Amino acid sequence: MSKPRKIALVGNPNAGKSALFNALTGARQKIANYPGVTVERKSGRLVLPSGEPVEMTDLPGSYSLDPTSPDEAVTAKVIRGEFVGESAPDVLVVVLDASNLEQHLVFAQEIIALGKPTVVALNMVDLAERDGLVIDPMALEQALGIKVVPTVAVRRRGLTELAEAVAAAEMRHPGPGLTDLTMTERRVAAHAMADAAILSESKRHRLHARLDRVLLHPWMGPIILFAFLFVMFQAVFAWATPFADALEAGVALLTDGVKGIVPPSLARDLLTEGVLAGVGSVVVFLPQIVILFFFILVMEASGYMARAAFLMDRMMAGVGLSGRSFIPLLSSFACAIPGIMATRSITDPKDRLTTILIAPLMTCSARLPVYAVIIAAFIPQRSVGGGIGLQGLVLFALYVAGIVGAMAVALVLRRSVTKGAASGFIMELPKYQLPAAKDLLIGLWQRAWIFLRRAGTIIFMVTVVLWLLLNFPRAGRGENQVDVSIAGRIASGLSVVVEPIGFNRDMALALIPAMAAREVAVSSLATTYAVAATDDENAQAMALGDQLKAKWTLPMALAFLAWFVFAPQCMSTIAVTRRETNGWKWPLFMMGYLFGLAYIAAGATYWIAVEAGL
Ligand SMILES: Nc1nc2c(ncn2[C@@H]2O[C@H](COP(=O)(O)OP(=O)(O)OP(=O)(O)O)[C@@H](O)[C@H]2O)c(=O)[nH]1
Ligand SMILES: [Mg+2]
Repeated sequence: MSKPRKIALVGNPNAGKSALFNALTGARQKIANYPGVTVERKSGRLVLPSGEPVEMTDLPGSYSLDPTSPDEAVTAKVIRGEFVGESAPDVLVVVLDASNLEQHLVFAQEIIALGKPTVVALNMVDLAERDGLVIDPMALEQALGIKVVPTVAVRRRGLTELAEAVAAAEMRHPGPGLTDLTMTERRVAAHAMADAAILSESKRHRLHARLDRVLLHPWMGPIILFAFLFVMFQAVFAWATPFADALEAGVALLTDGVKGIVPPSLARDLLTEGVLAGVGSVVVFLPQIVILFFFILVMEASGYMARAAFLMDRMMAGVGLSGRSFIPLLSSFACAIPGIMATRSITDPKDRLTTILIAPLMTCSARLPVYAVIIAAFIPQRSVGGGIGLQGLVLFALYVAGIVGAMAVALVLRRSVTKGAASGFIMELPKYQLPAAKDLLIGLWQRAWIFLRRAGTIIFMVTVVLWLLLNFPRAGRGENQVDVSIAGRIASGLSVVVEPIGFNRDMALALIPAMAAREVAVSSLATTYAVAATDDENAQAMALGDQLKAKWTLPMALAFLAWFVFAPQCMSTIAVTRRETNGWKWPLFMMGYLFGLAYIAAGATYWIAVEAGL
C-alpha cells in the first residue's frame, strides 16, 4: 500500500491552524490567545469524505517563506520539502483569519504562488460576522484562483466542506498573476482583494478601532496599562485577605487538632512543625495566586495582552530588545521556565540569549508568597490616601523593581556580552473579546492546581528534609535545638557571608532550600520558628507573621525582600537555561550576576534603611 498523502496547515500565527487541526484530527494540544505558541510540529490522521486516509501536519505560524525565526524556518523548509526526514506535503491548506483578511492574504499569496495543490480555509468567519464583516468567499476564490471554504474551527463548522476541497485539490492550479510578486506588491494586492471580498463593515468593528486608538495611544496607552497593573496588585492584597485569614485559621485549627489527638513525640512534631507549619504557611497564599492569575488570564483572553506587548515594544527597543521578547518575559511572571522555553520564537540568537538571561528577573508567582508574608508582617495595612493600600503599593514596587532591573541588565548585556542591534517586530493584534467565564475558571483551576501540587510535592519534601536537619542531632538540656542542629550549623557558617547585608541566621537558613522552590523560603522560616518554639508555649501559638515581627527589624525585612527581587532562580530554571543554551556557561553566568545583584541590592537596602532610622 502506498503512503497516505500529506496535508499541511499553513498560515499566519493565530489564524486558527491548531484549532482546525484539533477539530479535524481529534488530537489535543494547548491553544492560547497570542502568536507563537506552536513551536513543535504536530501531526495526526484523518479520513477524507472520499474514504482516503491522509496525514495532517500543523505547522508553526509564519508571516513569510523568508524565515525570520526558527519557527518560520521550520515552516518554510517543510513546505518546500527541504526538511530532513520529512517528505513534502501533497496538499496545502492555507488558514486565513477572516476578521484579519488583508494581513493574512499577504502570506497566502506567497504560498499559493508555489503552485502546489492548495485550498483556503477562511477561518473565524464567526468573529468576522460578529464584527459585522460580511465576506464573499466567491470573490476571494476568483482573486486567488483556488477553492475557498469558510470555517469556524472552534464550532466545527465547514470541516466536511474543507475535507472535500482537500480531496479535490490535486486537480487545481493557481491562477495567473500571483507568482513572482515582491512583498510590497503582495501587500497592495492583499488590500485590493480584501476590499473586493469584504461587503460591509459594522459598528462593532468601528468600536474596536476606536478602542485601539485609546488603548494604543502613545502616551494614554502606557498610562492605562500602568493603572491596570496598579489595580491588579492592590487587588492581590485587598481581595485575598479574608480568604487567606480563613485558610490560616484552618491550618491553626488542624494543628490544634493534631496536638489534641497525637501524644507528644517527634512524629507529632514532624506533623505540626514540618508539614502543617511549613507547607501550611505556603498554602495560605493560594487566594493571592488565584487573584494574580485572574488578572493575567483576563488580559490574555480579552486581547489586551497583545496590546500591552505592542505598547512595550518601544521600551524594549530602547534597551536593545525586540518586542518578540515581550511574550516570553510576560510568561515569566507565572514562572521563568515556560518563559525561557518561549524564547525559541526569537530570531536573533543574541536577542534570545539576552531574554533568557533576564527572564528570572520577572517576578515569578513562586515569589509572591515570600513577598506577601513579609509585607503582611512589616508593612502596616493602611491607606496612603485615595483608597490606595500601602501593602499593595509595596508589592507593585517590588514587581516594578524586577522589571526595571531586567531592563537595566538587558541594556548592559546588549552593550557587552550579547552585543548587537535590536531587530524589528511584527505582531498581530487579536480582536477584543469578552473572556468566557468557563475558560477563565478552567485557567484558574489549572493555576491553583499547579500551586497546590508544588506545595504537596517539592515544597513538602524540602520542608520535611529541613525539619530533619533542624531536629538532629537532638539538643541537650539548656541547649537550643536550632543552634545545635545540622541545619543551624550550616546556616551559622553561611551567616558570616550574609551578615554584612543585615541577614540573621534564620534568614540565611531559608536561602538554601529556597533554591529548590522560592516558596520554600516561607515554609523554611515557618518550620524553623516552629522548631525553635517547641519549649515555649507562647511562641508556639504565634503566627509566622508575628514571629517575624518579633525577631526581625524593618531594615532586615526590606533587605530580605530586595534579595528575592534579584535572588538566583530555582534549580529548575538553571536546568532549563542549560538545556536551552546548550551548556553550563550561560546558566553559571546567570547565577553569578544574579547573586551579585541580590547581594548588592539587599545590602544597599539594609544600610540605607538603617541610616534612615527605620
Ligand atoms: N471564534 C473563533 N475562534 C477561533 C477559531 N479558530 C480558532 N480560534 C481561536 O483562535 C485562537 C488561535 O487559534 P490557534 O489554533 O491556536 O491558532 P494557530 O494558527 O495555531 O496559531 P499559531 O500556532 O500561533 O500559529 C485560539 O484561541 C482559538 O480558540 C474560529 O473559527 N472562531
Ligand atoms: Mg498553532
